[in-house]
Amino acid sequence: MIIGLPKEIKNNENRVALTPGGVAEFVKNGHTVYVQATAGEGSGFSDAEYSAAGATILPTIEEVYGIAEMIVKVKEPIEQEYALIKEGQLLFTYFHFASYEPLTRAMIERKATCLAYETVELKDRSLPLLIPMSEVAGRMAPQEGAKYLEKPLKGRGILLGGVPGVKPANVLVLGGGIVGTQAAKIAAGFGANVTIMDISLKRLRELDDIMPANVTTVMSNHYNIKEAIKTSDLIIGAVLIPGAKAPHLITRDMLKDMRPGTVLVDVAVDQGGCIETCKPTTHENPTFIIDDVVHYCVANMPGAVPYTSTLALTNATLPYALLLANKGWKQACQERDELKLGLNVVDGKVVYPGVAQAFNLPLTDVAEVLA
Ligand SMILES: NC(=O)C1=CN([C@@H]2O[C@H](COP(=O)(O)OP(=O)(O)OC[C@H]3O[C@@H](n4cnc5c(N)ncnc54)[C@H](O)[C@@H]3O)[C@@H](O)[C@H]2O)C=CC1
Ligand SMILES: CC(=O)C(=O)O
Ligand SMILES: [Mg+2]
Repeated sequence: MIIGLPKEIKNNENRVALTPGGVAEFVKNGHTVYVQATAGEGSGFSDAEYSAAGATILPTIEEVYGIAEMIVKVKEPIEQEYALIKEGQLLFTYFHFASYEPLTRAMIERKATCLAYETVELKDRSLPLLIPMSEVAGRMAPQEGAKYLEKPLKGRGILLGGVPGVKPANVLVLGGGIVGTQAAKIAAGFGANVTIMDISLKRLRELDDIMPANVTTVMSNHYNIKEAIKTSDLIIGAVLIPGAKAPHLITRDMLKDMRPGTVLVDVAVDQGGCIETCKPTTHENPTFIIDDVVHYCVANMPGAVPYTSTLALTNATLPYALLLANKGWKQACQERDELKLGLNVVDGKVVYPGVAQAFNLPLTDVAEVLA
C-alpha cells in the first residue's frame, strides 16, 4: 500500500503520526511511505531520519495526498485539507465528527473512508487509540489549570497545593475515566483538595481504592455539581460518551454560582465540551473569560508536548496502521471488531450511529459496507 504522512497544520500541532521507526516497519512489510518535508520536525525527527528509514520525502502536502492510498495523521483534516482528499482514500486519524458538522459533511462530499482513532473500541469498552492522548491531556489539565489560576493570567490567584498554614485549592474533576483519573492524580500530587465525579458507581469504587487521601469521589448529578462549583477553584471537564456529543453538565447560568477567577479546563471540548460556554481554543490563544470565569478549551492539548505525545500515540496506533496496510481496511475491519468500530464514514456514507444522530444524517449499516 502507498502510505502518506502529511505535516499537521492545526494551530501549534507539533505531533506527527509516524516516527522514523514506524516508517521502517511499513517498509519492512513491503509498503511505500511518502513523508511531507519537515513533518516530524516538531517532534524532533528530521527528514534525513525518515529517508534513512526508507521513506520518500515530498515537498508539499498536495503531493502527499495526491499519491497516498492511506493517509495517517494525528488531528482531523482542517478546511484547507478537505479539497486534497480523494474519493475512496483511507484516512486514519482523530476526527471527533460529532462535534463539527462541516467536517462530517466535507468527508461525505469527498467520498472518503474515515477510520477514527477515538472510536476504535475493544470488547471491554476501552478506547486503545484515545487512551494515550487522554493520559497526556489528563496529566496536563492541572498543570494548565494551575498556570491560569495565577492572578496575572486572570485566575483567582491561588496556589493548588497551598502552603503550611494555608488551605490548598479545590479541584473538581467531572468524569473519572482516563483523563479524569490522570487529572485527579496529578492535582492530588500538587497537594490540592480534589473531588472526582462520575455516573458510574463501579468506577467511583475503583477510584476510591486507588486514589490518595486528598481525593474524594462523589456521584455525578446536577445537584452535586451545582453545589461543588460554588467552592471549586479549578474545574476539569473529562466526560465522554464515545463518538457522541458531550453532555453539558455545567450550563451558562451556572457560571454566576462560581467565584471570580475560577478556572475551567474543558478537556472534553473535542467532543463539543461538557461546559456549555466552552468553545474550542488554540495553544496560541488558549483562554477566554465569561462572567469572570477563565475558560481553557484547547482541543489538541497533547500537541504542546510532542516529544511525549508522538511516541505515546504511535506506540498505540502503529500496530493498527500496519494491519490496515497489510490487509486492506475492509479485511482488517472484518477480522478485528475494534477497528470496525473505528469506521465513521465509508466512501462518503456515515456508518457510526453517534455521528448520524448528531447531525440527523442517514445511517448506513456497517455490515453493508463490509460485505
Ligand atoms: N482536548 C484534548 O486535547 C483532548 C481531549 N480528550 C477528550 O477528553 C474526553 C475524555 O476522554 P477519556 O477520559 O479518555 O474518556 P473515558 O471514556 O475514559 O472517560 C469518560 C468518563 O466520563 C464518565 N461520564 C459520562 N457521563 C458522565 C456524567 N454525566 N458525569 C460524570 N461522568 C460522566 C464515564 O462514566 C467515564 O468514566 C474525550 O472527549 C476525549 O476525546 C482526550 C485527549 C486530548
Ligand atoms: C484526542 C485528541 O483530540 C488529541 O489528542 O488531540
Ligand atoms: Mg482533541
